[in-house]
Amino acid sequence: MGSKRQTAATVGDRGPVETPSGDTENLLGQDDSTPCFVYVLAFFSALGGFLFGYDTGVVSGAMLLLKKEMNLNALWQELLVSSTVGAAALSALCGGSLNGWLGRRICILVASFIFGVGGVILSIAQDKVVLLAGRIVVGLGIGIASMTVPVYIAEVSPPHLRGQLVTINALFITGGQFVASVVDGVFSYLSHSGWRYMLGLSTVPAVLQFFGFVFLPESPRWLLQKGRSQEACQVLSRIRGDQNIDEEYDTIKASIEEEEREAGAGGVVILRILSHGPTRRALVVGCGLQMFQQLSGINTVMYYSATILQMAGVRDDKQAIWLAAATSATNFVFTLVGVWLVDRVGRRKLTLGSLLGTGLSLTLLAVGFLLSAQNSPPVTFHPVDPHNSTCRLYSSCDLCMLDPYCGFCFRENGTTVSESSCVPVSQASTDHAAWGRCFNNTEESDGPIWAYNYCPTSYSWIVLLGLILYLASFAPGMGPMPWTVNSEIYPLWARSTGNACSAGVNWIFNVLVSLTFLHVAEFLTYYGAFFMYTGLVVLGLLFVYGCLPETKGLQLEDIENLFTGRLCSCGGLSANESRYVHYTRQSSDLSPAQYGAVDSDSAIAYITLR
Ligand SMILES: O[C@H]1[C@H](O)[C@@H](O)[C@H](O)[C@@H](O)[C@H]1O
Repeated sequence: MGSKRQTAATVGDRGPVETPSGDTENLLGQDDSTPCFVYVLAFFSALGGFLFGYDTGVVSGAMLLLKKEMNLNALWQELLVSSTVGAAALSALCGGSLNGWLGRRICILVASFIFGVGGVILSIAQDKVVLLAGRIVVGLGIGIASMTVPVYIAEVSPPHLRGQLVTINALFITGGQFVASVVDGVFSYLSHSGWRYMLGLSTVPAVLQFFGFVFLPESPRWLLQKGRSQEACQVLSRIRGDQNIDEEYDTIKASIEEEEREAGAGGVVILRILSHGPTRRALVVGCGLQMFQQLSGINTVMYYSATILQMAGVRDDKQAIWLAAATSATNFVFTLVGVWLVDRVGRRKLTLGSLLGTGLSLTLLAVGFLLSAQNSPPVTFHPVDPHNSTCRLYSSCDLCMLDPYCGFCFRENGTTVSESSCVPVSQASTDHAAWGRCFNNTEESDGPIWAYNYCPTSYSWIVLLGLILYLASFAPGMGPMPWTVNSEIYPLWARSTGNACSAGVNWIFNVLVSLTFLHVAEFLTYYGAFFMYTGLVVLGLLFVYGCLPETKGLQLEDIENLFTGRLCSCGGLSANESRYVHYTRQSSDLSPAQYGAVDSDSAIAYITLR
């Protein structure tokens, strides 16, 4: 046993104390100062989040160059983007058993190794098939990292900092997306092979993480679960520095023993999760949060930001790339706000506030698109179409742009649109028309303008405002909280599998939303699509209001108590009640036999008595 492991202090007489800010004071009388080592652990683990963000973000800029250099058609472009997300969904789902079997540290090492290999394959790829293989390999890394990193950070963090440290992983995700957009901007000037640098640069953080983790420890909770108590104690001592680790060590050990007693320690984990009330409820909450995160349309908004900016009058490709970097910078900066708020206001309030803001800004986006559509410039003439395409049937830009085969060709004089036509897009590239005035993409200022996928409008400022408000509301709450909450709500035996399922749900809905967006917009129009997202956010708001308990400041081992009641009735213990159960467990007031029998009702009765 480590030298800092002493006899447990009697804490039952103190009870839980909330500071005015709502923070829980350490009941063993330890101060909440944290040794730097836990920050080092969080940093190296969160590099997994950075790679997740970088590899999902970099592809849009790389695609602009790749499609020209490798002559990629729309199908191949789609394949290269969604293969990564699809592979991530698969490996996140499989990552659960890997995590329980090999441990968090090995899984992070495996993920960084895979990221590195993927980066190398991508940077040396000679044809599109190798590129596809590289993108799939990278996706496998992303899936494992996305479910392991938050769990690892949560398990090594002290309760008072856990929210902040896990949320740093989400900050690194958006940071990775931001860096990717800057790298895209820089290398877009290198039209030949610029994509090799864009895609290959991810090897740098991957190698850094790999070598960092060779020296970093395994999660003490996983070690204890595997019966390696000596190592667990050493690791906990190392992570906690000078602090007394007795209470934490005993709590983890007791909770593992209790879990084993309860679960009979056997059977397929997912079936055990589903047949045990509290874990089943936790799984519904975890997967629901991840589903609603994606249904809020974040990736559509990010992806669509370039088009929104084009509507606002940004016509130059390079300028659009840089403004897209500004979009991801906004996402990143507001995630910082989330890191600051999570342990102050708590997960529940942060998520609810974020959803409310997200819903309102989606409404604003939808209204902006609606006004643009209602005032859409008319088609003023129909040139003779050699192939009699559908494009000549449309009477306004709005109708024309919703057809993926057509684009709007016009002249602009100040804010006035003239000489406008709806003509087929070239099959080789969406950058110009198939024929006619907009066939040659001239840079002349008075030349005709080719608008594919957007319409000139004077209401673009509403859409732009909606975009900024959306990111400012989504990024602090709905972006990071699903990851943070999922890393906390499952008991140790269910943690890997629970996180695997919820991360899998996140990736599956990510693919679904991004692949269906253009079709949804075709059927419902853009404003219809954004009104639909608003509706989904309202459902998410009701779900979170009814089902998400507050986990701020609690020991991981006590969070299961919050799910003892019926789902969506907030019937489990409250955070304070749960803390009471925790401290009565530590005190001599209850014998171990009695403590084993503590359930929601008796805990509440006990609390009332006290
Ligand atoms: O939490 C992250 C983050 O919000 C990203 O910006 C988004 O692209 C991901 O899909 C999401 O899981």
